[in-house]
Amino acid sequence: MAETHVTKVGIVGIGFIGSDHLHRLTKTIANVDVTAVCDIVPGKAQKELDRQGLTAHDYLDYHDLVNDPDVDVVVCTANNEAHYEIVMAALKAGKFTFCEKPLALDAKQCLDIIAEEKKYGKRMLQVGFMRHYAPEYVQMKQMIDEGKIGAPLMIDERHYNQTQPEEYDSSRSIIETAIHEIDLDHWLINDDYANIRVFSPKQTKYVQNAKIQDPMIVMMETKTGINIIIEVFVRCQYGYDIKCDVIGEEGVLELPTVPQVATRLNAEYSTAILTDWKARFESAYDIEFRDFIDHVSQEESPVGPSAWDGYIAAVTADAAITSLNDKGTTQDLSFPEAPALYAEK
Ligand SMILES: NC(=O)c1ccc[n+]([C@@H]2O[C@H](COP(=O)([O-])OP(=O)(O)OC[C@H]3O[C@@H](n4cnc5c(N)ncnc54)[C@H](O)[C@@H]3O)[C@@H](O)[C@H]2O)c1
Ligand SMILES: O[C@H]1[C@H](O)[C@@H](O)[C@H](O)[C@@H](O)[C@H]1O
Repeated sequence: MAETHVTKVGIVGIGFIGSDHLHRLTKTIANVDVTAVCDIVPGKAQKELDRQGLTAHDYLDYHDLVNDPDVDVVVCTANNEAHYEIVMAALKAGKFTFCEKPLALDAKQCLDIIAEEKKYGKRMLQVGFMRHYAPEYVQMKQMIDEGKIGAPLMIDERHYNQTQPEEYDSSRSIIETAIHEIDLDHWLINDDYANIRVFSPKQTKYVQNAKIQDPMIVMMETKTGINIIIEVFVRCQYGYDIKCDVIGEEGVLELPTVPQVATRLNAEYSTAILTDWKARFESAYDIEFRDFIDHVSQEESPVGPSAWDGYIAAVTADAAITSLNDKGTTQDLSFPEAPALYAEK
């Protein structure tokens, strides 16, 4: 019998999603050994290893992890600010890399990463835009491609978090929250964005500091004139609520939520609303990592969202931040041709 190849993974940043991916890579995805972890906070990664009953080399400095010969593949789940340096180091070390979204803080950093990746003449990196793997979005895209609802005319979306920490500011609402829809929508409807603007409705009383506009409304128009509205509200209080309606000439596609058991009790009928992304997109993360590992374990380039997707999202997000800071003015968008490396196969 042929020997099974085990892919050795190192994870940098053992916070909320790093812990979740650690569990996924050791318990759900086959033929992976998480050989190393790293967190800048001393003891944090080891504590999580202990909690999950795992052993791995625990590094404090990500340079040591990316250069460890016992690490074939780097997974970056550190905070947004650290993505650029960690991804650049991993690429320089010649490692296949998975980076959580956003790829970097802005378009300029994304271009640097692309330049580094291009040196290999093949894709080395995948960005964690996991909604491309969520079965419900995949089905929506297929139905749009098949012309089920005719030409799409509008998209109506909601991205609500129950709450976010006090330091979460407007820029994070765009580059960390709205970035999911910004990345997803042009893929869903096969169109490019022509412009973006960000409106500032009345602030929620749950905003503790002046650094965030919450809620905000992100409006995009595509080249063919499709209008997209994304309500971003990161302290909605009641739950994690993701909505996506695509309105077409013949009908509407509606994103389903994760089914919850309904309760009939005390003259009330109710169903729970999930409170975070872990449960809402669990299957998407699993499928995403299965696909990523399937490819890189064979020394093949990953085929999921690329550094170019990260760049397109960053250009759009940069313009959204400009609009927000400039009283909601419309910011025109234009995108260069994708380099051959990223051209759709
Ligand atoms: N795809 C998704 O749906 C999804 C969901 C959650 C988070 N994320 C992304 O994942 C990233 C992490 O989010 P989180 O909620 O887990 O944050 P977090 O703050 O809980 O975890 C980040 C961890 O990285 C560590 N860290 C920061 N800089 C580091 C460095 N230079 N070297 C080593 N460790 C470092 C921090 O100490 C922390 O433990 C963010 O970029 C976020 O956008 C994506
Ligand atoms: O607003 C949050 C999103 O709803 C999640 O899906 C994650 O991406 C997280 O990082 C964001 O802070």
